[in-house]
Amino acid sequence: MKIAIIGLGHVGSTIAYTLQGQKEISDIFLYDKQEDKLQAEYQDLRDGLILSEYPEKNIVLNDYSALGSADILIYCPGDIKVLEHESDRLAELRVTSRITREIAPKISKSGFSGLIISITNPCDVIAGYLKELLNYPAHKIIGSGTVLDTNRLRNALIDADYDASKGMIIGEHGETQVAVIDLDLSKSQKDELLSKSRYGGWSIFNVKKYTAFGIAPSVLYILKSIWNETGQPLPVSTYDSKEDIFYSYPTILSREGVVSKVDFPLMNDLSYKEELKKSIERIRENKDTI
Ligand SMILES: NC(=O)c1ccc[n+]([C@@H]2O[C@H](COP(=O)([O-])OP(=O)(O)OC[C@H]3O[C@@H](n4cnc5c(N)ncnc54)[C@H](O)[C@@H]3O)[C@@H](O)[C@H]2O)c1
Repeated sequence: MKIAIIGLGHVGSTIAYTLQGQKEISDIFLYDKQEDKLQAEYQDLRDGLILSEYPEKNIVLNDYSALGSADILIYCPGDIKVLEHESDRLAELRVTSRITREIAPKISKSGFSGLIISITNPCDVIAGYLKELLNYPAHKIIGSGTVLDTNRLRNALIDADYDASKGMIIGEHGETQVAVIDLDLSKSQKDELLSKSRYGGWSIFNVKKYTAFGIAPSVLYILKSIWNETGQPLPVSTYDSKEDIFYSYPTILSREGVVSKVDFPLMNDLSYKEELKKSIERIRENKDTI
């Protein structure tokens, strides 16, 4: 499998570190506008790769002509420092939408036609913006969405001595995310669990000024689901043609991309339906600011 990563910041470099030892990966194409940083990350990666069970990897730096042959592009450029001054996701959108306008023509020109796993925030909006700018088939774009938020919810469930498998986050990777919890809990108990996933990222960010260790294995998890075609539904952000928007919902993936969104009985609950609708509207409002 040939993997490309655009944006070798905290997230991209941690993803490269997480993926480089994988047996199935033969080639890794890395891209960043900061040449010296890219070179340094490459050297640091190689210094560990030599001890891996599968050290023979073809690693290519900043060569967009190589991108055309990649199977999967992991999209994570940005400028996380923006959030040190403004905690508003729209401030980040102003920067990441500009970066995406810069990078999209390079992706198009490379002839890349594989799957895109999009991470850059606001995740749902940027996944949709990539579709638009690249004029790309929607089923080939997968936002990492609420996989990470679901991990956070599941940790909260474990901490409260509940069954972790009973919860999932859907909707926006952001403030309006919806916690679907299949346990007999009161609204305030559910809200407390939801707040752990909704604000979990911020509590890490406020101290570290970035997050990376949660998203990198989440990307590996998505990648494995694609490559091994596990058929297990993951809460990734994918396109809904009726809504004309990307948002997270349990989705089955394959090497061709999105196979189908999967309905589940709890979604018949009107309150979840209503919350999801609000979440979709928020993504749309954010999208409309571009
Ligand atoms: N979806 C999620 O669950 C999730 C989790 C964590 C972080 N994120 C997001 O991921 C993004 C990256 O976060 P980070 O901490 O790595 O940021 P960062 O600022 O550390 O790194 C971003 C990198 O992108 C590079 N870059 C910027 N413009 C570029 C361009 N035109 N071409 C190539 N490279 C370019 C920068 O040089 C930098 O190295 C942010 O939007 C962040 O909010 C998403």
